[in-house]
Amino acid sequence: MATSQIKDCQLCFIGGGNMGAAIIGGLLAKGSTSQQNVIVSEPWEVNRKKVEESLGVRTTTSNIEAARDANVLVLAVKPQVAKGVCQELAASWSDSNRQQLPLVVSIAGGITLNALTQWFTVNDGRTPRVVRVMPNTPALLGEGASASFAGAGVSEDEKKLVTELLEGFSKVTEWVDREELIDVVTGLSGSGPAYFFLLVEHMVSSATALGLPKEQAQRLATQTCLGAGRMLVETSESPAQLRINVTSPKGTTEAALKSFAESGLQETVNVAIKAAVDRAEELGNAAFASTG
Ligand SMILES: NC(=O)c1ccc[n+]([C@@H]2O[C@H](COP(=O)([O-])OP(=O)(O)OC[C@H]3O[C@@H](n4cnc5c(N)ncnc54)[C@H](O)[C@@H]3O)[C@@H](O)[C@H]2O)c1
Ligand code: PRO
Repeated sequence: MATSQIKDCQLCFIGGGNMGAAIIGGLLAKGSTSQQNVIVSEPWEVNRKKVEESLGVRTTTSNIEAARDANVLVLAVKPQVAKGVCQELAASWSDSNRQQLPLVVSIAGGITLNALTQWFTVNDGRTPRVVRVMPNTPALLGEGASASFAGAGVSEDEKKLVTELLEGFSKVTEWVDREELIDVVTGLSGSGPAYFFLLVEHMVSSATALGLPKEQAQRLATQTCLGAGRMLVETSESPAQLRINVTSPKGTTEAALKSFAESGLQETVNVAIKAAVDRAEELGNAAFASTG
């Protein structure tokens, strides 16, 4: 591909919802790209206005128009609509005899490279190079965690370009060596922020039920999680050691941890993450089999 740095690329986002907007917000905040270099295709007026007003980037309702000059196309739609979007773009590339197809970065949960490659095939047989990426919503703050798997034909330079894109909104960027592992990453860090928020919700409601005012409980729980998260990042201790450091023998934490273990917390987490991984696969299979 002609451009070698993200700041020189025309970036097109197909879908300006939660994740698309979070990625653009992170990239702009870090200065990895500029507003003029981003265009978002978003059919829903509410989200289109939000993207225009909060991020100041160009928007359109036409996927074809958004993709026209793109070097990098980020597919940020729900898995259920991905097929139609890819086929619409491939048909437009067939009609226009576009020479250089964009590098596609798909964040669509569960949608396989095999499906994307088929849907994106242009009538002369060409297909764009595709990288599957699983980011997460802390991207908005430049605190994302993303993992990628590159499809056939993606060059080392293109992988570097994708890494640079991801570093614009992620603190952790990993490449996995088997495509199925993207679904595992989806169950871990893609969906992970929601597990964390749920835990905070439960901690707050427990403390509230025991008499602490909700706002106080919320402030205390939030800072506890932020502080604990920073300890994970900033100390060289393992999560297990950090847990042990909090746990006085025969103390309060030990009582709570014993209760978690007796309730089967590890098994609960195993089952939940497996449910997310299985669902990613199901979404991919359903989208591939769909006629739409
Ligand atoms: N939200 C997350 O935490 C997260 C994390 C990682 C990956 N993902 C993946 O990102 C993708 C988007 O998720 P989201 O949470 O941003 O969903 P979302 O519903 O917030 O955003 C999707 C956007 O696509 C738009 N859209 C619908 N049809 C379209 C079309 N034909 N052309 C262009 N745009 C269209 C919708 O109006 C919506 O604004 C999904 O595939 C999801 O699996 C999401
Ligand atoms: N959000 C998407 C979902 O719930 C994928 C990871 C996070 O399907």
